[in-house]
Order: sequence, then C-alpha cells, then structure tokens
Amino acid sequence: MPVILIGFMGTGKSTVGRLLAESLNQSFCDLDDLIEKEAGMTIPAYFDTYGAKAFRQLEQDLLKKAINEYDILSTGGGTPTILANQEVIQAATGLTIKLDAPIDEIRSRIGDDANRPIFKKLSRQAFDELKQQRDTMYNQASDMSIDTNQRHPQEIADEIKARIFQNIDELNYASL
Ligand SMILES: Nc1ncnc2c1ncn2[C@@H]1O[C@H](COP(=O)(O)OP(=O)(O)OP(=O)(O)O)[C@@H](O)[C@H]1O
Ligand SMILES: O=C(O)C1=C[C@@H](O)[C@@H](O)[C@H](O)C1
Ligand SMILES: [Mg+2]
Repeated sequence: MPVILIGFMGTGKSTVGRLLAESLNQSFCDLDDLIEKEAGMTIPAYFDTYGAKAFRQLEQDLLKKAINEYDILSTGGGTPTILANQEVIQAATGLTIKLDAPIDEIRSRIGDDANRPIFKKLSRQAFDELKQQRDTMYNQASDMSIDTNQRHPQEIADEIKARIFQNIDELNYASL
C-alpha cells in the first residue's frame, strides 16, 4: 500500500519516510531530492534562478510521476498547498499521513538550515501564520495525522508501519 507523507517543513517527512521504506524494504522517493536531481541544482538555487512559480510547476510534474512509481513518497512542505497536487494526492490509492509538530519544535529542528528558502525569508509571525494556514490543507488531504513531538523518527516509522498493517487487515476483512 503506497504511503504519502505530507506536512509542514521540519515535521520529519524525509527522515521518517526513509526509515519507513528501509524497515518495509520498499522503494522510497523524496520529492525534494527528485526535484534537485531533475533540476541539477539545489532548491534554494532553483528558487533564486527561476522563482517560486517555476518551482511549483516542476514539483507538480514530478509529483505526478513519482506517485505511481514509489511505495513511500515524502513530499515537500508546500506540495499539498497547490490544488492540482491535492487532487493528485487524493486520487492515489494509498495512505496519506500528515506529520505534525509544534511550531517552536519545528523552529528548533530546522534552525538555520539554509536549504529552506521560505523559512529564511519569513518573519517569525509570518512563519507561524503560514503553518496555521497550511495545517488546514494538510488536514483535508490526509487520512490520519501523527504528532512527532518528543518522539524518535524510528518510533514514528514503526507507528506508521503498524497503521499500514491495520489498514490492510481492515480492507481484507471488509472484502470477506
Ligand atoms: N521526530 C523528530 N525528532 C527530532 N528531530 C527530528 C525528528 N524528525 C526529523 N527531525 C530532524 O528535523 C530536521 C528536519 O527533518 P526533515 O528534513 O525530515 O523534515 P521534512 O518534513 O522533510 O522538511 P521539508 O518539508 O523541509 O522537506 C532534520 O534535522 C531531522 O533530523
Ligand atoms: O514549505 C515549502 O513550501 C517548501 C518546503 C520544502 O520541502 C521544499 O519543497 C521547498 O523549500 C518549499
Ligand atoms: Mg523533506
């Protein structure tokens, strides 16, 4: 069953997705990594060179491709904020899971990581507001939400694994 991880930047989508794929021995794609590979440059360099609109278009094109190719897909923090991407995610047959964390925990996790152009450019207040605004979209696009605060990424991957097996059991039971 394909798993799509969504959520605000710094909630651990890339970290947990990788661990989950390793533990299930399934294929994994990190959409941001795929974008960087395809573009031949880092995301901040892509934003600086081509702008946010071009970035979102490339992200959308690669989301459509990757969603059918991989078992576990970690999206970028902004992926579900685009309507067309929400539709692609909702049309996928797997489980879409929102990862979450309190805003101060997110701030301390991403700290001065220069690889997140949106974080770098926003004031503290604007960053808080962006999370609130985006949370509504993540909630709409996901089947379940997991609070990652004070939890090791491996523990979160294990919880997702348990939820996947629970889901498969329920589907099998329903088809009896
Ligand atoms: N559960 C956790 N507890 C503490 N630190 C974490 C946890 N999960 C991830 N981290 C750390 O937080 C930082 C951001 O994690 P990660 O890159 O996985 O987030 P992301 O959701 O993929 O962000 P983005 O949307 O920007 O791609 C990393 O330094 C990672 O090691
Ligand atoms: O929150 C966002 O809009 C982003 C998050 C990152 O994963 C990258 O996709 C990029 O930096 C944009
Ligand atoms: Mg990531």
